Amino acid sequence: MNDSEELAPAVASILRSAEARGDPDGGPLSVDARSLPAALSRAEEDGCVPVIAEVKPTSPTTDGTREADPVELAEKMVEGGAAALSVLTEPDHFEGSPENLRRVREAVDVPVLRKDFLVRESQLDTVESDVVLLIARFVDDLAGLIGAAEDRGFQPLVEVHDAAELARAVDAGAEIVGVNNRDLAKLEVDLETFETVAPEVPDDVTLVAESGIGTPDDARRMVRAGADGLLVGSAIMDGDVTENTRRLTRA
Ligand SMILES: O=C(O)c1ccccc1NCC(=O)[C@H](O)[C@H](O)COP(=O)(O)O
Repeated sequence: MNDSEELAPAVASILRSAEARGDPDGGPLSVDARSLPAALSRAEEDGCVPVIAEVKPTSPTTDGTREADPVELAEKMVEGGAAALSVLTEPDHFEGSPENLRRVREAVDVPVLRKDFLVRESQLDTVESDVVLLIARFVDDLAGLIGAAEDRGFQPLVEVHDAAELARAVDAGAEIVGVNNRDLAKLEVDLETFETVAPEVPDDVTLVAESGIGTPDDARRMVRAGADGLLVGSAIMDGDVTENTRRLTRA
């Protein structure tokens, strides 16, 4: 969607890079996906907070870069009890890569989300994952892209930030919705965003709280507000990855 004037400069730049990125050769992919809703439910049944831990080398709001091998990080996250993983594939602002995702997915058994800023169908064919992020704000034909992702076997996680975007996502057929606590216009994080939007989400939708979750208190707060899963990057990447993950999964 062409609203770059309402976006933080870093986000507008991310979007320009996404639009300029070349299309993959070949495709369409056909993916045999591991179920994200089932993995989140299993974690809950086991008495854990269902955490989707994110391999996020850097970001526009992070100082420095975590140079560690993504597979080592991913294995530590699983050791800490992560129900699923998220891997950044955006190269220019997050130092992610499709190769990181391919290697991580090969190394672990849990579902893996491709975290990127996809703006057109052909970009789905870059790399296999179990889940793909589609950001409602950046996609004009949301129903079309959800359908294209599902046709390939991906589970689309549709990201929203407010009630209007949620309504668009649900109308477009989203079955997994993420409410991003990070405002892409200001890059500020506010956990109240999730608490405001969550009551509007239909019961049959798998609901993920995204961004800004740093402490066990934050994790409990998001679960109390209705989250079926928590997407956590920075708070896990900063320091001892296994311990950081464990602290949240045992919150
Ligand atoms: O994380 C950023 O700085 C960022 C900046 C601009 C657009 C998106 C950004 N993050 C993407 C994400 O959605 C997060 O990586 C993910 O939700 C985890 O957030 P956090 O736990 O706060 O690292």
